[in-house]
Amino acid sequence: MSREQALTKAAVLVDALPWLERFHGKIVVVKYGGNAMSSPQLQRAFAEDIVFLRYAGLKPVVVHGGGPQITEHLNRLGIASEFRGGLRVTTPEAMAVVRMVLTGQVNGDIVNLVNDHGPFAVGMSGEDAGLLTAERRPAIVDGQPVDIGQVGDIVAVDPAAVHALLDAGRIPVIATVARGVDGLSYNVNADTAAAAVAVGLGAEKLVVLTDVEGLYADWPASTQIISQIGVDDLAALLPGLSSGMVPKMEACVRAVTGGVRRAHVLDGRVPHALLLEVFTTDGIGTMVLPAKEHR
Ligand SMILES: Nc1ncnc2c1ncn2[C@@H]1O[C@H](COP(=O)(O)OP(=O)(O)O)[C@@H](O)[C@H]1O
Ligand SMILES: CC(=O)N[C@@H](CCC(=O)OP(=O)(O)O)C(=O)O
Repeated sequence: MSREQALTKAAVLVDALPWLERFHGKIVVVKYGGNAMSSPQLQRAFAEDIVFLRYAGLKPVVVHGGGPQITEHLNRLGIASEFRGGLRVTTPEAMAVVRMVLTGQVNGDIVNLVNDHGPFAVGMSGEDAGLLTAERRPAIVDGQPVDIGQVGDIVAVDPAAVHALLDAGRIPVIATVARGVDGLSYNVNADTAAAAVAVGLGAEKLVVLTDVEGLYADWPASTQIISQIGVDDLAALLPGLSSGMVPKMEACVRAVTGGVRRAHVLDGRVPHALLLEVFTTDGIGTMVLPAKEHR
């Protein structure tokens, strides 16, 4: 290694020091979603980042979706997928598939990826140990509530089992199926669930990985990224946002309003986006912070 290369590498490591100090022992909830899971290389980089956080002394918790995988499986069974207001219409028949794909397939795949590095990851679903309790929610279409079946919103989080795993040095990997107050299983949007988990655990950060650089100011007319925004300003923008960004930004608002210090939306197509966000001064993507801290 040349002296110049050595200095550059050392500078990268030293840049991480204040963040290592600040986040030591802190809980970071990472939402890993359908489109950020797209290639084996990105999946491996994601697993490396999660294990890196754990070895660096943080407490990562993974909350995952799997919308594309659910749709693929439903297609194979000849069941059409329909979305209303960004949420999947979930009949009892579809719910059985959602539960099987999220808890049986996607959860196991992520657990395996992380465990290539050691016996850290433990898979669980929101139904385990009373972690997530949901209430049936309608979709809002043209301002009107529409019933979409077994789709829930989280009304209670019991974080005890997750804390126990974290205290034992494990990395919880959570599938977003919840138990309803009526005892049925509920399909919960993974962004929404990740925010509820972050608030319930008292996390320092919520990081949502997606397939764009972050929140664009005037999408689709421009791709000028908003790098920082106060939660009040974001809440005011929510009604004007379209499609996939809505649950993500609602999740950020909920998390920060619920006491999580920072919420981020990052480009999951960039390898190691998570490490860059946590350990570099500039960060990447869109950061949402409490109104009083936003200048
Ligand atoms: N203001 C905006 N800024 C960025 N992306 C936006 C915006 N409004 C809508 N989008 C859309 O939201 C999509 C991300 O949501 P989605 O596809 O549901 O992500 P994921 O599969 O990662 O959960 C982007 O690919 C983009 O098409
Ligand atoms: C109610 C609802 O729409 N649930 C989602 C749950 C999975 C999810 O959110 O996955 P991504 O994060 O990969 O989109 C669904 O059935 O697709």
